[in-house]
Amino acid sequence: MNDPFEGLTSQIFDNKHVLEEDYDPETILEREAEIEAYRNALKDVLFGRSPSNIFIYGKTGVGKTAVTRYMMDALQYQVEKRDEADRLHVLFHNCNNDSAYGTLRAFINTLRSDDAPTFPKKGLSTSDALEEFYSLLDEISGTFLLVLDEIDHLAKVNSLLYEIPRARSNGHLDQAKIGVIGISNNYRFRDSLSPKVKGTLMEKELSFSPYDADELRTILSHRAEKAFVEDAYVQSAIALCAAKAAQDTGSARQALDLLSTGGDIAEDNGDDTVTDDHILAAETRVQRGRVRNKIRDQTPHAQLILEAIAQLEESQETPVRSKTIQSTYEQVATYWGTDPLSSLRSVQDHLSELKMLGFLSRTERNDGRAGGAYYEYELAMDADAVFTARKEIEEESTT
Ligand SMILES: Nc1ncnc2c1ncn2[C@@H]1O[C@H](COP(=O)(O)OP(=O)(O)OP(=O)(O)O)[C@@H](O)[C@H]1O
Repeated sequence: MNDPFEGLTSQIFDNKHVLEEDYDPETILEREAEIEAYRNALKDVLFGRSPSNIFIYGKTGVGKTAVTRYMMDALQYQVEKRDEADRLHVLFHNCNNDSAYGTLRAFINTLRSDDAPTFPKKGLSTSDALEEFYSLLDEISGTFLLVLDEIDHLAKVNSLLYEIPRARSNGHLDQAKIGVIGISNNYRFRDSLSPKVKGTLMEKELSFSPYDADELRTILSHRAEKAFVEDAYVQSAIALCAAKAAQDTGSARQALDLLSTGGDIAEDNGDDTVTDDHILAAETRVQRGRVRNKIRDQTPHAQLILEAIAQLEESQETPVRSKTIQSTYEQVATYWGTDPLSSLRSVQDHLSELKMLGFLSRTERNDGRAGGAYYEYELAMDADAVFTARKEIEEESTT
């Protein structure tokens, strides 16, 4: 048999990695004001003073992490150039699903030498972890910046944010200086902190707004030059990605994802140029992927109930009452080889949840004395998207 890959080259991508999530851009574009505010907030580090605590807010994909990494690298570079600045140690941690203890444990393990044992997962308290953490900081000495990404997802965040800023004044730290950089999508995060913490943090706040279409176009154009083979894309395709993402979320991640998926589609079709049509097809593919992920996150029964409503929607039986949904759901569950939930109440609980998550819409009806009040449900998304996603999820689970 001939080698199926023989002679295969990409006519589209020169370096696709440039469009991917883990690529670190060497230049940050369209964030001059934020970089200046960040520089002012960080400058104390260069003068041997204690760093300020800094909180960065902004929606997803607006450059909070990319700008933070860029600023940390630039600061490190300057610190190394200057004699008067203390040595700088930047510690990054993503707080998603983590606790104060887990976060401290991660920092301790990073700071301990390679041959030292790892800090125990269980059996010690957060105070024990803090004590060990402080002693390591003093031993290593210098300035420490703790970058806590998704800080609003950190369990018992108050304990950490209360203790760390007071470490020096309470005599826990003597040699080392420490500052916290918190990153969050949730603008109301500060309101959720205890008054005690708000009083001690004294943080500087930076806010990143969503990108507009012009800003996204600049970011994309710069990346496209590196990512694609010369002349393998038209400028209007870049402008279309920028316009679509600006209209929807203002996220550079979304814009890059559209462009990269458009490139994939062009490549898979054997075309030699990425055009507007590829971007439009990419939009549908990305949206389907999003729906699929959202559905995949639901419990198996919730998924089957959703599929039942999609069937009812397709046969134009919606809006529909929960009793009818239950019997269609029972057929769908049996079809997929699952035992259906037997109580109407459980199905109704799932319906409320699916409504709350935006999968369904619900209308209250009242038949007066004859029937009383009841709810009717219909699908708040495309039925085809639900079928495609469900089929793919079932296929994944059997492979
Ligand atoms: N101004 C910019 N210049 C160049 N690339 C950028 C810029 N802003 C964002 N990006 C790129 O867009 C993607 C998303 O950015 P980033 O991860 O920084 O967003 P974020 O605000 O931290 O999002 P999240 O809250 O979801 O983590 C990354 O690939 C990043 O490199």
